[in-house]
Amino acid sequence: MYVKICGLRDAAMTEHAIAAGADAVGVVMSPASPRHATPEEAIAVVAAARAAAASAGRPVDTALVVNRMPAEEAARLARTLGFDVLQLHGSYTAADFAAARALIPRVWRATSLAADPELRAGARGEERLLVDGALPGSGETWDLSPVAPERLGDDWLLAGGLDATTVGAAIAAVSPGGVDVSSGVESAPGVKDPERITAFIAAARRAHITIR
Ligand SMILES: O=C(O)c1ccccc1N[C@@H]1O[C@H](COP(=O)(O)O)[C@@H](O)[C@H]1O
Repeated sequence: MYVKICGLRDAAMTEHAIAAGADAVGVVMSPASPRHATPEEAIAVVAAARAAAASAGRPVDTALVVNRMPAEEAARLARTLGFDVLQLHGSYTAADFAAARALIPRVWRATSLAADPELRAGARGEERLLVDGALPGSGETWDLSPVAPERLGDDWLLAGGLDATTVGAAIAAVSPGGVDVSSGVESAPGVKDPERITAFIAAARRAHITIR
């Protein structure tokens, strides 16, 4: 079970997330978000993640997360800041993904079943699909019953309103390849809580072992 902790803005919390077992860390650059990071904060997270991954002896992905930013602009930003992955939330065409992937090969498509009820992995040429609620970064839960995992591939990510108390049931219900969380590991909007991060990762791992 791949676990991504999103909305990080400093080295100490990034190191904590990776020590707790995160496979990926995300930085949000979206001015409307309470987790909006500056370029300097983004660079600090990427550097801390690289060092922590090297100490842990395992790979950790760093993802730049944007909402409705033009795809090429976002890809240039991700490449300049040294991210491994670009996570695009919004409505993007196959041409947008092709243009972005010419600049940074690993581009994920984050969307919702509300926006795309016929959701299918790879339909726009993304590396990976992330299925979220209708309001990214809101912490709002959403109805998982229409999710059709057989159309989403093996490595799709589930997000939207997850926390340590709900992630196990969500994994059991729709069998994602991984989970992503932002609000559910915070004590207040934009304020990450180390204990909630640790509890979330442990709960996701436990659920995965239980359903295997
Ligand atoms: O976290 C944000 O503030 C954010 C802002 C804009 C686009 C995406 C954002 N985060 C992503 O949203 C989902 C779910 O977040 P939450 O756990 O419900 O708060 C997740 O993919 C984050 O990476």
